[in-house]
Amino acid sequence: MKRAIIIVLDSVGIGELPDAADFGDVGSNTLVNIKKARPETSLPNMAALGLGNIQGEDIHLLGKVDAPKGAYCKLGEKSIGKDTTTGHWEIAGVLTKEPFPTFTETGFPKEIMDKFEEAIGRKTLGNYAASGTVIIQDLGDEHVKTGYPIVYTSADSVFQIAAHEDVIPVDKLYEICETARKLLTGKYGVARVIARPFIGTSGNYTRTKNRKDFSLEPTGVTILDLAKEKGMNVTAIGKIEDIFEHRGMTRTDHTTNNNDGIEKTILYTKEEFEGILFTNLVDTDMIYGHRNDVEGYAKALEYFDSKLPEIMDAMHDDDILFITADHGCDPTTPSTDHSREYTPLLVYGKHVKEGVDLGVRKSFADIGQTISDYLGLGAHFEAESFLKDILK
Ligand SMILES: O=P(O)(O)O[C@H]1O[C@H](CO)[C@@H](O)[C@H]1O
Ligand SMILES: [Mn+2]
Ligand SMILES: [Mn+2]
Repeated sequence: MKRAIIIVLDSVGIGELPDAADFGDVGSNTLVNIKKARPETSLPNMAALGLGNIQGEDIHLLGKVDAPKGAYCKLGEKSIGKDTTTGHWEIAGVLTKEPFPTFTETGFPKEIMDKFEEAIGRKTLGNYAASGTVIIQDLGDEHVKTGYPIVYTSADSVFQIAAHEDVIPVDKLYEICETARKLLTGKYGVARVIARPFIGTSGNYTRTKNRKDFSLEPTGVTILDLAKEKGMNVTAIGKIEDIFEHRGMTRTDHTTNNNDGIEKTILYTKEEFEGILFTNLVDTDMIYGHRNDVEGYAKALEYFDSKLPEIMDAMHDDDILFITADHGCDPTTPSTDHSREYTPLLVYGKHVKEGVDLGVRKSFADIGQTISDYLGLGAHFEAESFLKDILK
């Protein structure tokens, strides 16, 4: 039974895209700069598949091998954007040509904030671009005193709402986010509204695992939709279900950290089914990339790498594994936001030819088109399948 297993290592970019200057990201190279900043970083299992053989300056530092066990390449992002939603949708075949609106410099206009405050029956605090861990320290006391939720954004297309769990219970916060989601359409149609609950006391506020994302539905048909329509199993692990607004999946498992996400990937891979297993491993982005934590980022990569043989061992004969990313988030640059980067792709399976260099590709959607062709989903994305190049 044919199956595609996609693992997105969130934010693991591999070098600036030609238009990186338009995004303020010249010089970003998440993987290579981590390796340079922390030379002991060792990813032998990804290197064995061909990670260090990917074309590009200094990529060989990641460990070039003589006989890669996988097919490999780097992929450009054809969509205009560098956020999680845009990246994942493109992997699944949907391009975003009209970028999601951002409110980084200005915050959200009064017009929309007035409507939002009226709808939720409370005023709000903040409404500027900030780091989530910083803004809850800065505005947490006032929030606890007034009960007004904290609204903030970033360089991403996000409307984030932070609230103390004792002040606004998590379910109520989710309801507030639903209200925001309904209002934020058209020119205010941000990619995601995100609930950011926290706990603790003054000076010591910390976020909980009850974060929840409220996305938009994909603007086109994805490989997930097509596989589900064909009666196949589509298992989504981690925040995949949020990113696709729950569309095109038959089973979801909302793991909230990499360890759990990896264990569940192994567990479901061992099962017998036809279709797609789609995992997002978020820690590299959420915990380390956005916090410019090079050490943490490198260790999270090393941990994934150490578990990769188990994932590969769990695979069945007709499985093809795709390890890739959705954008960059270089922790060595001053920016704590995403970066406009190529993403790496490693392809592995019993039917996959070893050592095929798939070059430098134009779109993440080449993955979606290849999976469509492999599973017979009949998609015609704006992309180029590399199935014939990799099949033995
Ligand atoms: O600073 P925190 O709250 O972690 O937010 C980060 O996480 C958001 C969504 O992944 C990004 O847009 C960035 O703003
Ligand atoms: Mn992401
Ligand atoms: Mn992010």
